[in-house]
Amino acid sequence: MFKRLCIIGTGLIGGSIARAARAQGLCQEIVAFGREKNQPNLQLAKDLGVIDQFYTHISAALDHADLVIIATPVGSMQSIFELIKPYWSATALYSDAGSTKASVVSAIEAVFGHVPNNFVPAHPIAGAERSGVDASNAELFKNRRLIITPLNNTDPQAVEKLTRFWEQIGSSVSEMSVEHHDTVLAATSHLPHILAFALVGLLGRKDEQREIFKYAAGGFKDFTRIASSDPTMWLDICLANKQDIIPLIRQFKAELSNIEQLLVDDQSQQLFDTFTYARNARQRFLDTLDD
Ligand SMILES: NC(=O)c1ccc[n+]([C@@H]2O[C@H](COP(=O)([O-])OP(=O)(O)OC[C@H]3O[C@@H](n4cnc5c(N)ncnc54)[C@H](O)[C@@H]3O)[C@@H](O)[C@H]2O)c1
Ligand SMILES: O=C(O)C(=O)C[C@]1(C(=O)O)C=C[C@@H](O)C=C1
Repeated sequence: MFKRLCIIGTGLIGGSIARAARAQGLCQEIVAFGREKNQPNLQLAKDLGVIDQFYTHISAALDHADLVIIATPVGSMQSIFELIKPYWSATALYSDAGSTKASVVSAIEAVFGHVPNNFVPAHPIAGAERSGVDASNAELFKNRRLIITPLNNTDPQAVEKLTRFWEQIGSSVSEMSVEHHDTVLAATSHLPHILAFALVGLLGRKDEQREIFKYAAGGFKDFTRIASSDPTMWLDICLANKQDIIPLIRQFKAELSNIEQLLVDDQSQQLFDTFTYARNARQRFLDTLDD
């Protein structure tokens, strides 16, 4: 059990971590750090009982904290590490929830000159298209995955402690390298979000957009739900992981061109085979989820 959990970034993810930790009795006290301009949100978090107290001064927020979790957009992490550095405690456990891992590791390296061994990079593979503390919930991480990307010097005891924390709030924890994490997530999370943003953007610019959205049914909603996600968060993710995302966009364009050509050439059998291959691949993927 932790004495004091400090959340930096009390939005969907930070708020959900706080709620889940409280629900499972994993810490005695939960505090948050936020910027002056974010006071109304912090007050809301307190009123909702998500946190016990909030501070706009980092030293007060970190005082006696033995678990610190950073849940701000990945582009802001370096500025957060700069704020924390003067108060870094060798006995506390530090982690984050950022959707990209190489950028977070580079950010902390840029500030400290190395990655402190009590910082454990982590990423919950759970979320929503909504943001802010009012969208947070204690169940968000139940039966979902959490990836830890330890470095060579990361303290195994810190990894063990963080693993237990996430398991107690319902996640199944896996470990992988920072690079592998970013390559996998580019394919399974970053590219799909870009495709949803691109499709809705394309249709939104069409003259007949009212008609298009009026008659949109389940398929369109399923495919585009994630285009309602926060643009700041996704700008940060895309910039942070562009080296993995750009090759995938190129491969996707080739895939689309292939389908376009099959249509132009009336290649029904090949189109059928293309769709069947994808359908079977998705079924194999669903079967692995049941394992
Ligand atoms: N939303 C998801 O589905 C999801 C899933 C997994 C991981 N993540 C990651 O979790 C992190 C948070 O995402 P979220 O969805 O909770 O976003 P959010 O917008 O709901 O919350 C972010 C919070 O951080 C605060 N913040 C932003 N910049 C700050 C700064 N410089 N200093 C202090 N506070 C700051 C905001 O005011 C807000 O309260 C991101 O790194 C994101 O990549 C998101
Ligand atoms: O379910 C959603 O709305 C999400 O976008 C969640 C999702 C994802 O792509 O799966 C989004 C970003 C994260 O880093 C992790 C999870």
